[in-house]
Amino acid sequence: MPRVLIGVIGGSGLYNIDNLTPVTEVNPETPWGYPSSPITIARLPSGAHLAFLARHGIGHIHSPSTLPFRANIAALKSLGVKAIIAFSAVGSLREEIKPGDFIIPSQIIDRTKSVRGPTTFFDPRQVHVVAHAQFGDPFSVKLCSWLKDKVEEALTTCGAGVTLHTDKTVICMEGPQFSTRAESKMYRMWGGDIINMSVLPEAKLAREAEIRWEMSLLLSLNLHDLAFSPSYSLIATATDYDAWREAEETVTAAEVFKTLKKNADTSRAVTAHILEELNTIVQEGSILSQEEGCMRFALMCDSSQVPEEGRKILAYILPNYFS
Ligand SMILES: CSC[C@H]1O[C@H](OP(=O)(O)O)[C@H](O)[C@@H]1O
Ligand SMILES: Nc1ncnc2[nH]cnc12
Repeated sequence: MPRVLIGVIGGSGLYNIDNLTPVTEVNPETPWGYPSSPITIARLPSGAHLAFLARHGIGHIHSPSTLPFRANIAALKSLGVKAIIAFSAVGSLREEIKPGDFIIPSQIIDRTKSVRGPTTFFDPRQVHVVAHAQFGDPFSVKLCSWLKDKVEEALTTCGAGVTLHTDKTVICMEGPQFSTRAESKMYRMWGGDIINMSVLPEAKLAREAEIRWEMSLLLSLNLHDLAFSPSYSLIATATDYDAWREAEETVTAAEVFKTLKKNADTSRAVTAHILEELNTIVQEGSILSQEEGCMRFALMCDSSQVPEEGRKILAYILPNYFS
């Protein structure tokens, strides 16, 4: 198995990265079951490898409310992935964010409705560990900041007419139905800029699993003072204007499909453009190295008190604390 540092999660429309060279497929069974689909290990021109996972499975078989989110993140972590770039098709809640545009959000508002099953690796019914992960900055601040320039550069090269928007807020709603006009307008008043159904609990689980840069600063530092930002970032691609525009029809799946293919083609080109360099900096762990152990201070209980069964399960994603 080649060394894999970068994971790419493809959203609606992005079910493969066939512009890169596939090397093998893996389908790890995790303590939370199997991922949405087998994971493709692909080779970049430099020889570096990445892992690609289709969030909804091949053929879009998983709905956003029943995705195996925990298995997806755990499977990527088990392959050695330290940074995840997740793609998502989103509705736009702002006039200036046009279908076809790319967005790197920095905040999330959770409108999922607790119907998704456990949204944590610390499910009290499975492991007897209480943990409260820091989530004020739900995406990796450093990774997003690096991505801004790189995605912009990639879009100039390959995405004629596509604008990149940054520092936006994504509303994550419960599907499978789209929003009403009243909800869509309310999300705008709340400060929402884009809307999807699948960034949560994915982003929360990536945080709990400490998907993060190679670490160089260790325990000699005062970890409490450091700003933790594990490395999960979303590249959202707009497909529609949701339901807030008075004079327009509200969003339909057919409208979303119209832009999906073009957005997926551009996403593949962006991936190919940015991942070579991303792999290098993650490997070096130099300029962007971050502080180790964001979950260390999230754990409320003494890990030595955790029953053997729970330790075994959590060691799958957090071997530093539980093996
Ligand atoms: C196909 S429209 C709704 C669907 O599209 C988005 O999926 P993804 O985030 O995986 O690209 C949205 O979140 C919904 O799941
Ligand atoms: N309008 C919308 N609402 C929720 N998820 C979406 N994904 C794409 N468009 C969407």
